[in-house]
Amino acid sequence: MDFQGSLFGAPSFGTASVDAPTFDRVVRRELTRGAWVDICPAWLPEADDVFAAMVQDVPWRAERRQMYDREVAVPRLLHTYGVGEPLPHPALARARGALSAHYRPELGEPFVTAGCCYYRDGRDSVAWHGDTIGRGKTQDTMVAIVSLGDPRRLALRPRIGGPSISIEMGHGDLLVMGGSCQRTWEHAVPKVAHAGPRVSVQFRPLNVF
Ligand SMILES: O=C(O)CCC(=O)C(=O)O
Ligand SMILES: [Fe+2]
Repeated sequence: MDFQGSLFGAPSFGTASVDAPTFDRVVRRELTRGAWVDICPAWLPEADDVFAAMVQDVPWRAERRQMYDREVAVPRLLHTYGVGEPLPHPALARARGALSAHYRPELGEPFVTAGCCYYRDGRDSVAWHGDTIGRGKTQDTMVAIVSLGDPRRLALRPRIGGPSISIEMGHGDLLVMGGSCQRTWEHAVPKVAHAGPRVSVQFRPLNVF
């Protein structure tokens, strides 16, 4: 921490004193059919602060959706930061910048949106899906997830069938789904008997949802 930064408790933009996320510990796991995941434990600097700020400051909304003849609550809280909208903590802006720079040669474009999910306890979850509302349905793309708070399992399975794999996402961990992952694989965060709060931040390129 730089002297001024610690003195005023303010983030010191543009100085070398703030931890920049790095990629030397990232490990790639190739899945089938051109899908892959990159994984790096304890990747995000200032994860404790970011988690606390997000729980408190993000304007979380509860969604409802139609399920057959009833309307049910979506079992997690949501908020999306769109293109150009300020993120709730400077460490997240730095993380997005670092991800954009690191993956640019492969991705060809920056990460521009941040979808946020708040899993309040083990009953909150997301069912099997791919992020295929936008271009992920037809094109290779990337979704970079930063996980905060209690660990939860991200399960992945091939769309054509076959065994699922599961990756634990802990506090500050990075998980990037890449290649054909959104259209040839599905992912889920299953319910568990016991879990404390978890926040997930998903950085996506333009028109990937
Ligand atoms: O909670 C996560 O990390 C995954 C969330 C997710 O897959 C989504 O919102 O599309
Ligand atoms: Fe997803």
